[in-house]
Amino acid sequence: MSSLFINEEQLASMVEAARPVAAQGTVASYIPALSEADPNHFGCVIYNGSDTIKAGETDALFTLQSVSKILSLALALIDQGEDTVFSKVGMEPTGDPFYTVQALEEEKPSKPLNPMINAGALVVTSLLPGKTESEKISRFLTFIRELTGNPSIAVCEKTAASEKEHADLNRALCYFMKSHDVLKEDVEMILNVYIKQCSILLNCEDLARIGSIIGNNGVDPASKKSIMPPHIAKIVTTFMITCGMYNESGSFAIKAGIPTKSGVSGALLSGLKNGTGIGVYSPPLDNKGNSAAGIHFLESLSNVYNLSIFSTYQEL
Ligand SMILES: NC(=O)CC[C@H](N)C(=O)O
Repeated sequence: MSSLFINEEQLASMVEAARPVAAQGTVASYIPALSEADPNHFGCVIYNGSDTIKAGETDALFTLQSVSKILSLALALIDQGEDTVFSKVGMEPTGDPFYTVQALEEEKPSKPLNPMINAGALVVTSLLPGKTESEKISRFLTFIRELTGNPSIAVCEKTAASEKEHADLNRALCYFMKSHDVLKEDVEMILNVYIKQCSILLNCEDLARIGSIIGNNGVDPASKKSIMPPHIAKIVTTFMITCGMYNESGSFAIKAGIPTKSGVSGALLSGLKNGTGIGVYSPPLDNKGNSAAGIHFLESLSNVYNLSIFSTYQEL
């Protein structure tokens, strides 16, 4: 018998119930390669180290996009420590969209509000281990391969090239921060690493595996190997709750209460505190840039199976 809170048949019916909500969303097109995603794809994998259940189009591959922000944060914290990382990026949520420029001007001295908005994530990328672009991205890829247990994880060069051609806003954020000494490195180098970290290709099972480690205090529930220290898993989980869904994080915390990070590809990575990871993929996005059907699905799942970390009567 499965040790998960839900079986495959129940999961399939929840996926089918959420599927029509995708029609309310729009596939991202500001990075042209993302617009090639099939809007009808909806996949979900749930994994806890011993059992895996799947529903929908779980073979679909997609890019990490902003889901990478929690993972670059974890690696930067492992490499540089909390004091260095949080001297350059704040811990406060924002009601502004992820691409906001305005907040950088308001903070004195200038410092991005948190590592989940693009400005903050770009600073975190500059703190990744390695000096050159190839060192940084290869250290990051090694980390993702460890987290997923999937040695074939790689960058989708086509998506990276497509984002590179439309990266002027992120470039502007970098130059603004460079002029305020928040960012010291070469802007094009940091931008290239950031774009490549966002363009890492994976599937729902990979997301669920990462979620299980984050939810299990940084320990791989299958191998029992520690991949990130518990205090870093805790920081990452906290940011997933407070900032993981951009300026929709508050309502998602109330409605689902599941630590989750989204990306504009339509990816959602969740980690439950008992070491269960959930990977969801559905490309059409709502007006905040989160997967429309994915959000609906996680909210329903949380309500039916009582998964909110804020619930006072949690029984998993
Ligand atoms: N919210 C996202 O997923 C944004 C990621 C994307 N690569 C960007 O910087 O615009």
